[in-house]
Amino acid sequence: MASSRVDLDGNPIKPITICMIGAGGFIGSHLCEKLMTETPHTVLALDVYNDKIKHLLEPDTNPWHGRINFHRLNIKHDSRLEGLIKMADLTINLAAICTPADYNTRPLDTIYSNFIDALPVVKYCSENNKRLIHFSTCEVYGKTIGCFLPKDSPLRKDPKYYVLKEDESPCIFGSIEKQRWSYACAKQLIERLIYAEGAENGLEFTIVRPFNWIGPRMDFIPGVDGPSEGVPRVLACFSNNLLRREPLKLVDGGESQRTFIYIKDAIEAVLLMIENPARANGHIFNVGNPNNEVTVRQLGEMMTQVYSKVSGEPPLEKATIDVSSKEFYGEGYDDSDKRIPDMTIINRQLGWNPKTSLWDLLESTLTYQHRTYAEAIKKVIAKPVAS
Ligand SMILES: NC(=O)c1ccc[n+]([C@@H]2O[C@H](COP(=O)([O-])OP(=O)(O)OC[C@H]3O[C@@H](n4cnc5c(N)ncnc54)[C@H](O)[C@@H]3O)[C@@H](O)[C@H]2O)c1
Ligand SMILES: O=c1ccn([C@@H]2O[C@H](COP(=O)(O)OP(=O)(O)O[C@H]3OC[C@@H](O)[C@H](O)[C@H]3O)[C@@H](O)[C@H]2O)c(=O)[nH]1
Repeated sequence: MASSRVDLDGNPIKPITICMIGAGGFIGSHLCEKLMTETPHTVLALDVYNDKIKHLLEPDTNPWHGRINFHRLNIKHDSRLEGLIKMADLTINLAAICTPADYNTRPLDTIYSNFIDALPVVKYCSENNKRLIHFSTCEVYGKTIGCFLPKDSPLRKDPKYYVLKEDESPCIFGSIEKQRWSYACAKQLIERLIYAEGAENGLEFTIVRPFNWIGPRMDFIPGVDGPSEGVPRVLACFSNNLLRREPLKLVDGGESQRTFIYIKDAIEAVLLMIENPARANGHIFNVGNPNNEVTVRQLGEMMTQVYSKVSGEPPLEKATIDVSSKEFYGEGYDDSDKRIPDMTIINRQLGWNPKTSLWDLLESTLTYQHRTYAEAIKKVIAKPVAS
Protein backbone atom coordinates (compact mmCIF):
# COMPACT_ATOMS: atom_id res chain seq x y z
CA MET A 1 0.00 0.00 0.00
CA ALA A 2 2.62 2.49 1.15
CA SER A 3 5.11 2.27 -1.73
CA SER A 4 2.67 2.92 -4.58
CA ARG A 5 1.12 6.11 -3.22
CA VAL A 6 1.97 9.36 -5.02
CA ASP A 7 1.02 12.99 -4.48
CA LEU A 8 -0.82 15.23 -6.97
CA ASP A 9 2.46 15.95 -8.77
CA GLY A 10 3.38 12.29 -9.14
CA ASN A 11 6.02 12.21 -6.38
CA PRO A 12 6.07 9.25 -3.98
CA ILE A 13 4.52 10.02 -0.59
CA LYS A 14 6.89 9.40 2.34
CA PRO A 15 5.39 8.21 5.64
CA ILE A 16 5.29 11.04 8.19
CA THR A 17 4.44 11.44 11.88
CA ILE A 18 1.45 13.65 12.66
CA CYS A 19 0.74 15.25 16.04
CA MET A 20 -3.06 15.50 16.03
CA ILE A 21 -4.51 17.66 18.81
CA GLY A 22 -8.22 17.01 19.39
CA ALA A 23 -7.88 13.59 17.73
CA GLY A 24 -10.63 12.15 19.94
CA GLY A 25 -13.35 14.42 18.55
CA PHE A 26 -15.74 14.07 15.61
CA ILE A 27 -13.39 15.22 12.83
CA GLY A 28 -10.31 13.76 14.54
CA SER A 29 -11.85 10.30 14.76
CA HIS A 30 -12.62 10.24 11.02
CA LEU A 31 -9.21 11.62 10.14
CA CYS A 32 -7.45 9.02 12.31
CA GLU A 33 -9.54 6.27 10.70
CA LYS A 34 -8.60 7.46 7.20
CA LEU A 35 -4.90 7.75 8.07
CA MET A 36 -4.83 4.26 9.63
CA THR A 37 -6.75 2.45 6.90
CA GLU A 38 -5.42 4.17 3.78
CA THR A 39 -1.97 5.64 4.51
CA PRO A 40 1.34 4.62 6.09
CA HIS A 41 1.50 7.68 8.38
CA THR A 42 1.90 7.57 12.16
CA VAL A 43 -0.40 9.54 14.47
CA LEU A 44 0.33 10.89 17.94
CA ALA A 45 -3.30 11.34 19.01
CA LEU A 46 -3.76 13.99 21.75
CA ASP A 47 -7.06 14.59 23.50
CA VAL A 48 -8.77 14.58 26.86
CA TYR A 49 -11.09 11.78 25.64
CA ASN A 50 -10.60 8.75 23.41
CA ASP A 51 -14.04 7.11 23.25
CA LYS A 52 -14.49 7.97 19.55
CA ILE A 53 -11.16 6.40 18.55
CA LYS A 54 -11.23 3.37 20.88
CA HIS A 55 -11.88 1.10 17.88
CA LEU A 56 -8.58 2.28 16.38
CA LEU A 57 -6.55 1.94 19.58
CA GLU A 58 -7.74 -1.59 20.44
CA PRO A 59 -7.26 -4.50 19.92
CA ASP A 60 -3.53 -5.01 19.36
CA THR A 61 -4.38 -7.11 16.30
CA ASN A 62 -5.42 -4.07 14.25
CA PRO A 63 -3.21 -3.98 11.13
CA TRP A 64 -2.16 -0.40 12.03
CA HIS A 65 -1.14 -1.35 15.58
CA GLY A 66 1.80 0.83 16.67
CA ARG A 67 1.03 3.59 14.15
CA ILE A 68 -1.44 5.36 16.42
CA ASN A 69 -0.54 6.31 19.98
CA PHE A 70 -2.97 8.04 22.29
CA HIS A 71 -1.73 10.68 24.74
CA ARG A 72 -4.39 11.79 27.21
CA LEU A 73 -3.65 15.44 27.84
CA ASN A 74 -5.22 18.85 28.14
CA ILE A 75 -3.22 21.34 26.07
CA LYS A 76 -4.13 24.11 28.54
CA HIS A 77 -1.59 22.81 31.03
CA ASP A 78 0.65 19.98 29.94
CA SER A 79 4.38 20.27 29.51
CA ARG A 80 4.45 17.26 27.14
CA LEU A 81 2.92 19.33 24.33
CA GLU A 82 6.12 20.86 22.94
CA GLY A 83 7.95 17.51 22.97
CA LEU A 84 5.13 15.84 21.03
CA ILE A 85 5.08 18.64 18.44
CA LYS A 86 8.87 18.29 18.09
CA MET A 87 8.56 14.52 17.52
CA ALA A 88 6.19 15.06 14.59
CA ASP A 89 6.65 16.36 11.03
CA LEU A 90 3.22 17.98 11.01
CA THR A 91 0.81 19.23 13.69
CA ILE A 92 -2.94 19.31 13.09
CA ASN A 93 -4.87 21.36 15.66
CA LEU A 94 -8.54 20.45 16.02
CA ALA A 95 -8.96 21.19 19.73
CA ALA A 96 -11.74 23.67 20.45
CA ILE A 97 -15.02 24.42 22.13
CA CYS A 98 -17.17 24.51 19.00
CA THR A 99 -20.85 24.12 19.96
CA PRO A 100 -22.90 27.33 19.55
CA ALA A 101 -24.78 26.74 22.83
CA ASP A 102 -21.47 27.51 24.59
CA TYR A 103 -20.52 30.71 22.75
CA ASN A 104 -22.93 33.05 24.55
CA THR A 105 -23.21 31.09 27.82
CA ARG A 106 -19.48 30.31 28.33
CA PRO A 107 -17.81 33.08 26.30
CA LEU A 108 -14.63 33.08 28.40
CA ASP A 109 -14.06 29.35 27.99
CA THR A 110 -14.86 29.74 24.29
CA ILE A 111 -12.34 32.54 23.76
CA TYR A 112 -9.65 30.80 25.81
CA SER A 113 -10.17 27.52 24.01
CA ASN A 114 -10.16 28.95 20.49
CA PHE A 115 -7.47 31.60 20.92
CA ILE A 116 -5.37 31.49 24.10
CA ASP A 117 -4.99 27.68 24.19
CA ALA A 118 -4.00 27.58 20.52
CA LEU A 119 -1.18 30.13 21.01
CA PRO A 120 1.46 27.71 22.34
CA VAL A 121 0.69 25.29 19.49
CA VAL A 122 1.41 28.00 16.92
CA LYS A 123 4.48 29.14 18.83
CA TYR A 124 5.99 25.65 19.14
CA CYS A 125 5.39 24.96 15.44
CA SER A 126 6.96 28.25 14.43
CA GLU A 127 9.99 27.94 16.76
CA ASN A 128 10.68 24.34 15.76
CA ASN A 129 10.02 24.82 12.01
CA LYS A 130 7.13 22.37 12.02
CA ARG A 131 4.27 22.51 9.57
CA LEU A 132 0.82 23.36 11.02
CA ILE A 133 -2.67 22.59 9.72
CA HIS A 134 -5.04 24.62 11.88
CA PHE A 135 -8.81 24.14 12.00
CA SER A 136 -10.66 27.43 11.89
CA THR A 137 -14.32 27.76 10.84
CA CYS A 138 -16.74 29.11 8.23
CA GLU A 139 -18.10 31.22 11.11
CA VAL A 140 -15.23 33.67 10.57
CA TYR A 141 -17.31 35.05 7.69
CA GLY A 142 -20.14 35.79 10.13
CA LYS A 143 -23.10 37.24 8.26
CA THR A 144 -23.39 37.83 4.51
CA ILE A 145 -23.25 41.33 3.00
CA GLY A 146 -26.59 40.51 1.36
CA CYS A 147 -28.44 40.26 4.66
CA PHE A 148 -28.04 44.01 5.17
CA LEU A 149 -29.81 44.79 1.87
CA PRO A 150 -33.55 45.54 1.88
CA LYS A 151 -35.58 42.30 1.92
CA ASP A 152 -36.90 42.92 -1.62
CA SER A 153 -33.59 44.00 -3.16
CA PRO A 154 -32.79 42.06 -6.35
CA LEU A 155 -29.11 42.25 -5.35
CA ARG A 156 -29.83 39.60 -2.69
CA LYS A 157 -29.89 37.08 -5.54
CA ASP A 158 -26.45 38.18 -6.79
CA PRO A 159 -23.76 35.71 -5.62
CA LYS A 160 -21.41 38.68 -5.07
CA TYR A 161 -23.49 39.44 -1.98
CA TYR A 162 -23.46 36.03 -0.36
CA VAL A 163 -20.85 33.58 -1.73
CA LEU A 164 -17.97 33.39 0.77
CA LYS A 165 -14.45 33.72 -0.65
CA GLU A 166 -11.33 33.12 1.40
CA ASP A 167 -9.33 36.03 -0.06
CA GLU A 168 -12.12 38.58 -0.58
CA SER A 169 -15.08 38.29 1.76
CA PRO A 170 -15.12 40.44 4.89
CA CYS A 171 -15.74 39.01 8.37
CA ILE A 172 -19.03 40.49 9.60
CA PHE A 173 -19.96 39.94 13.24
CA GLY A 174 -22.65 41.41 15.49
CA SER A 175 -22.12 43.76 18.43
CA ILE A 176 -20.11 42.71 21.52
CA GLU A 177 -23.38 42.10 23.43
CA LYS A 178 -24.08 39.37 20.89
CA GLN A 179 -21.67 36.95 22.54
CA ARG A 180 -22.44 34.34 19.88
CA TRP A 181 -19.53 35.87 17.96
CA SER A 182 -16.95 35.19 20.71
CA TYR A 183 -16.04 31.93 18.93
CA ALA A 184 -15.81 33.41 15.43
CA CYS A 185 -13.79 36.36 16.68
CA ALA A 186 -11.31 34.12 18.57
CA LYS A 187 -10.95 31.93 15.48
CA GLN A 188 -10.41 35.00 13.33
CA LEU A 189 -7.64 36.31 15.58
CA ILE A 190 -5.81 32.96 15.66
CA GLU A 191 -6.05 32.85 11.84
CA ARG A 192 -4.49 36.31 11.68
CA LEU A 193 -1.75 35.28 14.10
CA ILE A 194 -0.91 32.15 12.08
CA TYR A 195 -0.93 34.17 8.87
CA ALA A 196 1.42 36.71 10.44
CA GLU A 197 3.75 33.91 11.70
CA GLY A 198 3.88 32.73 8.10
CA ALA A 199 4.61 36.20 6.75
CA GLU A 200 7.14 37.31 9.39
CA ASN A 201 8.73 34.07 10.60
CA GLY A 202 8.21 31.65 7.72
CA LEU A 203 5.77 29.28 9.49
CA GLU A 204 4.46 26.69 7.03
CA PHE A 205 0.73 26.67 7.62
CA THR A 206 -2.61 25.69 6.16
CA ILE A 207 -5.90 26.99 7.58
CA VAL A 208 -9.08 24.95 7.12
CA ARG A 209 -12.53 26.58 7.26
CA PRO A 210 -15.05 23.72 7.60
CA PHE A 211 -18.61 24.46 6.43
CA ASN A 212 -20.93 22.28 8.57
CA TRP A 213 -19.30 18.86 8.25
CA ILE A 214 -21.71 16.20 9.47
CA GLY A 215 -21.80 12.43 9.89
CA PRO A 216 -21.55 9.60 12.42
CA ARG A 217 -19.94 10.31 15.82
CA MET A 218 -20.81 14.02 15.70
CA ASP A 219 -21.21 15.45 19.21
CA PHE A 220 -23.42 13.46 21.59
CA ILE A 221 -26.98 12.42 22.31
CA PRO A 222 -28.12 14.23 25.49
CA GLY A 223 -28.80 11.83 28.34
CA VAL A 224 -27.11 8.90 26.55
CA ASP A 225 -23.47 9.76 25.88
CA GLY A 226 -23.57 13.39 26.97
CA PRO A 227 -25.22 15.58 29.61
CA SER A 228 -29.06 15.54 29.64
CA GLU A 229 -29.18 19.33 29.56
CA GLY A 230 -26.40 19.67 26.94
CA VAL A 231 -27.16 21.24 23.55
CA PRO A 232 -25.07 19.77 20.72
CA ARG A 233 -24.98 21.00 17.08
CA VAL A 234 -28.05 20.72 14.91
CA LEU A 235 -27.44 17.19 13.53
CA ALA A 236 -27.32 15.72 17.04
CA CYS A 237 -30.20 17.92 18.33
CA PHE A 238 -32.48 16.75 15.53
CA SER A 239 -31.26 13.12 15.82
CA ASN A 240 -32.06 13.21 19.53
CA ASN A 241 -35.57 14.54 18.83
CA LEU A 242 -36.19 11.87 16.19
CA LEU A 243 -34.90 9.05 18.40
CA ARG A 244 -37.16 10.21 21.26
CA ARG A 245 -40.12 10.82 18.95
CA GLU A 246 -40.28 14.50 19.90
CA PRO A 247 -40.89 17.39 17.47
CA LEU A 248 -37.72 19.02 16.12
CA LYS A 249 -37.15 22.51 17.53
CA LEU A 250 -36.73 25.18 14.85
CA VAL A 251 -34.85 28.17 16.24
CA ASP A 252 -36.36 31.51 15.10
CA GLY A 253 -38.42 29.78 12.44
CA GLY A 254 -35.57 27.67 10.99
CA GLU A 255 -34.96 30.28 8.29
CA SER A 256 -31.15 30.32 8.43
CA GLN A 257 -29.45 28.54 5.58
CA ARG A 258 -26.53 26.13 5.71
CA THR A 259 -24.60 23.95 3.29
CA PHE A 260 -23.90 20.51 4.79
CA ILE A 261 -21.07 18.26 3.70
CA TYR A 262 -20.51 14.60 4.44
CA ILE A 263 -17.58 14.10 6.79
CA LYS A 264 -16.04 11.46 4.51
CA ASP A 265 -15.91 13.88 1.54
CA ALA A 266 -14.35 16.55 3.74
CA ILE A 267 -11.71 14.16 5.11
CA GLU A 268 -10.56 13.49 1.51
CA ALA A 269 -9.78 17.20 1.26
CA VAL A 270 -7.78 17.16 4.52
CA LEU A 271 -5.77 14.15 3.34
CA LEU A 272 -4.88 16.03 0.14
CA MET A 273 -3.65 18.94 2.27
CA ILE A 274 -1.56 16.60 4.45
CA GLU A 275 0.07 14.88 1.47
CA ASN A 276 0.55 17.90 -0.81
CA PRO A 277 2.31 20.48 1.37
CA ALA A 278 3.69 22.46 -1.55
CA ARG A 279 0.14 23.01 -2.82
CA ALA A 280 -1.45 23.57 0.58
CA ASN A 281 1.07 25.69 2.48
CA GLY A 282 0.24 29.37 2.88
CA HIS A 283 -3.41 28.80 1.96
CA ILE A 284 -6.76 29.18 3.69
CA PHE A 285 -9.28 26.66 2.35
CA ASN A 286 -13.07 26.64 2.47
CA VAL A 287 -14.15 22.99 2.76
CA GLY A 288 -17.86 22.59 2.12
CA ASN A 289 -20.48 21.45 -0.36
CA PRO A 290 -22.17 24.40 -2.11
CA ASN A 291 -24.69 22.01 -3.72
CA ASN A 292 -26.18 20.92 -0.40
CA GLU A 293 -27.85 24.16 0.69
CA VAL A 294 -31.06 24.05 2.76
CA THR A 295 -32.83 26.15 5.35
CA VAL A 296 -32.78 24.60 8.82
CA ARG A 297 -36.51 23.98 8.39
CA GLN A 298 -35.83 22.01 5.18
CA LEU A 299 -33.07 20.09 6.96
CA GLY A 300 -35.56 19.14 9.69
CA GLU A 301 -38.12 18.02 7.14
CA MET A 302 -35.59 15.94 5.22
CA MET A 303 -34.20 14.34 8.40
CA THR A 304 -37.76 13.45 9.44
CA GLN A 305 -38.38 11.69 6.10
CA VAL A 306 -35.02 9.92 6.07
CA TYR A 307 -35.34 8.79 9.68
CA SER A 308 -38.76 7.35 9.01
CA LYS A 309 -37.25 5.37 6.11
CA VAL A 310 -34.32 3.98 8.09
CA SER A 311 -36.23 3.27 11.33
CA GLY A 312 -39.46 2.04 9.75
CA GLU A 313 -41.43 4.32 12.13
CA PRO A 314 -43.98 6.79 10.72
CA PRO A 315 -43.16 10.48 11.29
CA LEU A 316 -45.01 12.41 14.01
CA GLU A 317 -48.07 14.30 12.85
CA LYS A 318 -46.49 17.52 14.08
CA ALA A 319 -42.84 16.99 13.18
CA THR A 320 -41.47 20.44 14.12
CA ILE A 321 -42.15 23.24 16.57
CA ASP A 322 -40.89 26.82 16.59
CA VAL A 323 -38.79 28.11 19.47
CA SER A 324 -37.18 31.50 19.98
CA SER A 325 -33.39 31.71 20.05
CA LYS A 326 -33.60 33.38 23.46
CA GLU A 327 -35.50 30.41 24.86
CA PHE A 328 -33.23 27.86 23.15
CA TYR A 329 -29.76 29.41 23.50
CA GLY A 330 -30.31 32.28 25.97
CA GLU A 331 -29.33 35.94 25.84
CA GLY A 332 -26.66 37.02 23.35
CA TYR A 333 -27.36 34.50 20.60
CA ASP A 334 -27.17 35.61 16.97
CA ASP A 335 -26.86 33.64 13.74
CA SER A 336 -25.16 33.38 10.36
CA ASP A 337 -27.88 33.86 7.76
CA LYS A 338 -26.38 31.90 4.86
CA ARG A 339 -23.15 30.04 4.13
CA ILE A 340 -22.14 29.15 0.59
CA PRO A 341 -18.44 28.36 0.20
CA ASP A 342 -16.58 29.51 -2.88
CA MET A 343 -14.61 26.49 -4.09
CA THR A 344 -12.16 28.16 -6.49
CA ILE A 345 -9.05 27.97 -4.33
CA ILE A 346 -9.36 24.39 -3.11
CA ASN A 347 -10.30 23.27 -6.58
CA ARG A 348 -7.31 24.99 -8.15
CA GLN A 349 -4.75 23.91 -5.52
CA LEU A 350 -5.94 20.39 -4.74
CA GLY A 351 -8.42 19.48 -7.50
CA TRP A 352 -10.93 18.53 -4.80
CA ASN A 353 -14.72 18.47 -5.04
CA PRO A 354 -17.37 17.11 -2.66
CA LYS A 355 -19.50 14.20 -3.89
CA THR A 356 -22.29 13.17 -1.53
CA SER A 357 -25.81 14.60 -1.75
CA LEU A 358 -27.61 15.75 1.38
CA TRP A 359 -30.16 12.93 1.15
CA ASP A 360 -27.45 10.27 0.84
CA LEU A 361 -25.33 11.63 3.68
CA LEU A 362 -28.38 11.85 5.95
CA GLU A 363 -29.35 8.31 5.06
CA SER A 364 -26.00 6.87 6.10
CA THR A 365 -25.71 9.11 9.15
CA LEU A 366 -29.22 8.46 10.46
CA THR A 367 -28.79 4.72 9.87
CA TYR A 368 -25.76 4.98 12.16
CA GLN A 369 -27.68 7.06 14.73
CA HIS A 370 -30.56 4.58 14.77
CA ARG A 371 -28.27 1.53 15.14
CA THR A 372 -26.14 3.18 17.80
CA TYR A 373 -28.77 4.88 19.95
CA ALA A 374 -32.31 3.55 19.44
CA GLU A 375 -32.05 0.83 22.12
CA ALA A 376 -30.22 3.07 24.60
CA ILE A 377 -32.89 5.76 24.21
CA LYS A 378 -35.66 3.23 24.87
CA LYS A 379 -33.95 2.26 28.14
CA VAL A 380 -33.50 5.92 29.19
CA ILE A 381 -37.16 6.66 28.45
CA ALA A 382 -38.33 3.54 30.31
CA LYS A 383 -36.39 4.47 33.49
CA PRO A 384 -38.74 5.83 36.17
CA VAL A 385 -37.94 9.45 37.01
CA ALA A 386 -36.71 9.83 40.63
CA SER A 387 -39.25 11.75 42.70
N1 LIG B 1 -17.63 19.88 12.57
C1 LIG B 1 -17.73 21.01 11.87
O1 LIG B 1 -18.56 21.14 10.99
C2 LIG B 1 -16.81 22.17 12.14
C3 LIG B 1 -17.14 23.36 11.52
C4 LIG B 1 -16.29 24.45 11.67
C5 LIG B 1 -15.14 24.33 12.42
N2 LIG B 1 -14.83 23.15 13.01
C6 LIG B 1 -13.58 23.11 13.78
O2 LIG B 1 -12.96 21.85 13.61
C7 LIG B 1 -12.34 21.43 14.84
C8 LIG B 1 -12.82 20.07 15.25
O3 LIG B 1 -14.24 20.07 15.36
P1 LIG B 1 -15.11 18.78 15.73
O4 LIG B 1 -16.40 18.96 15.04
O5 LIG B 1 -14.33 17.55 15.53
O6 LIG B 1 -15.34 19.06 17.29
P2 LIG B 1 -15.20 18.09 18.55
O7 LIG B 1 -15.69 18.83 19.72
O8 LIG B 1 -15.85 16.78 18.24
O9 LIG B 1 -13.64 17.85 18.66
C9 LIG B 1 -12.76 18.68 19.37
C10 LIG B 1 -11.87 17.81 20.23
O10 LIG B 1 -10.89 18.64 20.86
C11 LIG B 1 -10.71 18.16 22.18
N3 LIG B 1 -10.20 19.25 23.00
C12 LIG B 1 -10.80 20.44 23.26
N4 LIG B 1 -10.05 21.17 24.09
C13 LIG B 1 -8.95 20.43 24.38
C14 LIG B 1 -7.83 20.64 25.19
N5 LIG B 1 -7.69 21.77 25.91
N6 LIG B 1 -6.87 19.69 25.25
C15 LIG B 1 -7.01 18.53 24.55
N7 LIG B 1 -8.07 18.27 23.76
C16 LIG B 1 -9.03 19.21 23.68
C17 LIG B 1 -12.10 17.72 22.62
O11 LIG B 1 -12.03 16.81 23.72
C18 LIG B 1 -12.64 17.10 21.36
O12 LIG B 1 -12.42 15.70 21.33
C19 LIG B 1 -12.63 22.55 15.84
O13 LIG B 1 -11.53 23.42 15.88
C20 LIG B 1 -13.83 23.28 15.26
O14 LIG B 1 -13.87 24.62 15.65
C21 LIG B 1 -15.65 22.07 12.90
O1 LIG C 1 -32.21 22.08 17.70
C1 LIG C 1 -31.73 22.95 16.95
C2 LIG C 1 -30.33 23.21 16.83
C3 LIG C 1 -29.90 24.20 15.96
N1 LIG C 1 -30.78 24.91 15.20
C4 LIG C 1 -30.31 25.91 14.21
O2 LIG C 1 -29.57 25.20 13.22
C5 LIG C 1 -28.53 26.01 12.67
C6 LIG C 1 -27.23 25.26 12.71
O3 LIG C 1 -26.82 25.09 14.04
P1 LIG C 1 -25.50 24.29 14.49
O4 LIG C 1 -25.67 24.00 15.94
O5 LIG C 1 -25.23 23.14 13.63
O6 LIG C 1 -24.33 25.36 14.36
P2 LIG C 1 -23.97 26.52 13.32
O7 LIG C 1 -24.05 26.05 11.93
O8 LIG C 1 -24.78 27.73 13.66
O9 LIG C 1 -22.48 26.78 13.77
C7 LIG C 1 -21.48 25.79 13.62
O10 LIG C 1 -20.84 26.12 12.46
C8 LIG C 1 -19.50 25.88 12.22
C9 LIG C 1 -18.65 25.45 13.37
O11 LIG C 1 -17.56 26.28 13.55
C10 LIG C 1 -19.29 25.13 14.63
O12 LIG C 1 -19.34 23.75 14.73
C11 LIG C 1 -20.60 25.79 14.85
O13 LIG C 1 -20.32 27.11 15.25
C12 LIG C 1 -28.59 27.32 13.44
O14 LIG C 1 -29.35 28.26 12.70
C13 LIG C 1 -29.34 26.97 14.73
O15 LIG C 1 -30.03 28.06 15.28
C14 LIG C 1 -32.16 24.65 15.32
O16 LIG C 1 -32.99 25.29 14.64
N2 LIG C 1 -32.59 23.68 16.19
